[in-house]
Amino acid sequence: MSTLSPKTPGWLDWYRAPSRPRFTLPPGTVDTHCHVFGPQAEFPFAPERKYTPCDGGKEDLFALRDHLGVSRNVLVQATCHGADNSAMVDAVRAAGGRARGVATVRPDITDRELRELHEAGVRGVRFNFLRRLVDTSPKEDLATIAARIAPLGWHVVLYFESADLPELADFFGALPTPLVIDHMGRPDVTRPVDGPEFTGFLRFVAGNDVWVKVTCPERLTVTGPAALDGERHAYTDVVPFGRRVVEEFPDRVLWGTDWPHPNLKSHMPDDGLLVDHIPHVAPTAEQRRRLLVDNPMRLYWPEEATGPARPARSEEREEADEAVSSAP
Ligand SMILES: O=C(O)c1cc(C(=O)O)oc(=O)c1
Repeated sequence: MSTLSPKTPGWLDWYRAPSRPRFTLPPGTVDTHCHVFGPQAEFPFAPERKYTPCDGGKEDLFALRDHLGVSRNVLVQATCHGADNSAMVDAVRAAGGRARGVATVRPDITDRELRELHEAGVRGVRFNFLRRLVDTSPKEDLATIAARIAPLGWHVVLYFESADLPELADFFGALPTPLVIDHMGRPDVTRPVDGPEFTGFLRFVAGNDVWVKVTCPERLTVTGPAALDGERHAYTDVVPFGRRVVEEFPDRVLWGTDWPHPNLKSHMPDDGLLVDHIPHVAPTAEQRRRLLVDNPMRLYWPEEATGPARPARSEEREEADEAVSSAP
């Protein structure tokens, strides 16, 4: 019997008794960013991982989904499982059509393995550029992977630090698939929302085939307050960034919980209060319908999507460019 690895010191477990959200999610809401961790005894973590989490298996995820009033999930491969997608795929299969997956693959993956992932419900791959999470991200390998998955109609999910976007933007822009950016590109929320850094990010989104996850205020916040102890106006320092993205790209934004919240050491949010954060970044019912239902359905379940068709790229780009250039 193999011995289980202990958690990384300082690791905070996910919140065991989330409050019931006061904000009622619209029917059909998709949580487009969540993970499963193990359970380790069944799905060992990857030897090359940078952290060892607590367990956060599919039953716990499905219980949270039902508690919050979420309809579907998109399970994003967590780095602690490396390129072994078996825990994620097992959870997607167990969800019986109510989940999709985003995998991590190596360039030598076979066509057959890709087809199996597709059949299981995988619709994208994740490229990770955070040095605290992965050793290397060789661009040649990533370009090879992107070329392999493009014919399947998949997209590439990108996780990077905002400071690295200028160096990475040309590479991203040349990828042959739609792109989905994790956690709003990790803005430094102590800088102005109208400053050069976030404006550069918005321009990148405007000029490319990009979707943005308006996720992880708990990770981006500096001054809070945290989504704990009944706080329904949490993370006010992150709100202007989320709101800006929702306003400028209403049909290209996605929401998610990020459960079980890897690598949080300052505090662990109450997931019910994270749901109550949504109306602060998407104040109108129309914005929320797109963010929570129409957009994720178009990206992950296009065969079922009923929302309004997406405008032609050129039309949308012009509108977005105008919006960004007219920013104060
Ligand atoms: O910021 C993080 O630490 C983090 C890590 C992972 C992962 O390890 O996959 O995923 C995320 O979405 C965020």
